[in-house]
Amino acid sequence: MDRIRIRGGRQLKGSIPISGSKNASLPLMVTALLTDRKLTLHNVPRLADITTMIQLLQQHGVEIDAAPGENGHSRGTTLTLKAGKIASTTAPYDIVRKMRASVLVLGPLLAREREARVSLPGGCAIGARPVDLHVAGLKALGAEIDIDGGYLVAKAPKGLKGGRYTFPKVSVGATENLMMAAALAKGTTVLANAAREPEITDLAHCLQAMGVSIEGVGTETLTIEGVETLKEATHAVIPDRIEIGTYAMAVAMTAGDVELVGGRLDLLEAAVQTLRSAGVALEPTEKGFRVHRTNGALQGVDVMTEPYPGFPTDLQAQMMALMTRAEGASMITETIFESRFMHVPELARMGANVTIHHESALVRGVPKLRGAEVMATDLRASVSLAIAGLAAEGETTLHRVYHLDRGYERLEEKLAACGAEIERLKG
Ligand SMILES: CC(=O)N[C@H]1[C@@H](OP(=O)(O)OP(=O)(O)OC[C@H]2O[C@@H](n3ccc(=O)[nH]c3=O)[C@H](O)[C@@H]2O)O[C@H](CO)[C@@H](O)[C@@H]1O
Ligand SMILES: C=C(OP(=O)(O)O)C(=O)O
Repeated sequence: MDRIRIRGGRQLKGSIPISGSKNASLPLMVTALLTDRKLTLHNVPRLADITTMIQLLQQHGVEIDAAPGENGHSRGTTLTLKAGKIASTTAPYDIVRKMRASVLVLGPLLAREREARVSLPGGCAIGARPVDLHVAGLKALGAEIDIDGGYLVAKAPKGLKGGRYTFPKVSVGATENLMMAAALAKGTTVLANAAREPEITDLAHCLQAMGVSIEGVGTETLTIEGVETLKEATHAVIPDRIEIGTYAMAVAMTAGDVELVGGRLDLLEAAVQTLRSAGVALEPTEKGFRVHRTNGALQGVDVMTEPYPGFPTDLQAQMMALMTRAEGASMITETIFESRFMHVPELARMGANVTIHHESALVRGVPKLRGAEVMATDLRASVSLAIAGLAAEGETTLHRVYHLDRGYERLEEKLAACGAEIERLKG
């Protein structure tokens, strides 16, 4: 298994290109299941999760070509996807267990083929993560769904019908599943208390380009008019707001000065506000924005994760790493996932002072961190340890890098280009 070794203490200086969004790309790729027409996606990042989604879609019968990005999308990949025929309506355990977003095929398969068998994803390090809202929403569109042998077995013998569904809790994945299903359902679907994340808006824009009428994009009520067939379309994936926030925090951690090229402040306003209160300057430039410290030390700030437009849970671990070196204390409250503090004991191994009380962690800034051997438990936990390693005295070795490879494209390369001493140890 690969490891990453970091020698801390270098200030990051230069520029970092921002990749396309992982969490936008995954549902966008799944929309290809809705139609036999070609879908072209620009700016798709090269990541393990994208490879897993390609494997899943290929076994459903989607033909996929990947090519280096064209002008304006020079770093990412351009994917063309065409689902002439659906070869299988089963999403097998072996693929779903690798990536929970696999469950997004449930709605589209059901809408197009009137049946689907999708492995239940099970829990993961950050929480139990049930899929009850995906199921309840699809039932509201007329699906019959049972659980058999660890699989969701879904049928809609007469096809899905538009309906109204109010999410009892905001769910990104369930909103995406329902939006895609509603695109081919007969009549109008109203989704209330829907998620408003930029990835949802990106999915809505792509579905609109495919000929689906969607009202209320960017709000908590989406009204979707189902169509019989979708059109060929081309769509460019939005920049990855979590990658943007992660690098902004890494730069702040090292008191560096970096331009995030392709970075968009409007995608993460809550995190931008929090960083500014902590003493980090984020200034728009022609190509993105510049990050540096306003003057001197970081200040402790309180953070609570919330659905968009609140502070994203996917930046909580990175923000905690940053706060370990701030002056004063910071209270970090995680409201989305019940066990997303797995990075705390690892940060403590590097000298961080963090105490957990139920869903909150009290971080008291320390004058220095020391490098250590640390273990990644999930994607964002792993990058938080890398951020801590960049500012720690001595050497940090990060184990279980496969978590990091799910969501960060060329991380070592991007950081090394800004002066970090970082290398991947193979095998
Ligand atoms: C691939 C992808 O885009 N992943 C993101 C997506 O995950 P994902 O779509 O899985 O997250 P959700 O928004 O669905 O989850 C939010 C909360 O709702 C709960 N829940 C969800 C569905 C359900 O049927 N029942 C239920 O109880 C979850 O356990 C969690 O506590 O949004 C999360 C919240 O912003 C992010 O952290 C993930 O990075
Ligand atoms: C939690 C994440 O991804 P997933 O939902 O695929 O586990 C993430 O991107 O931080």
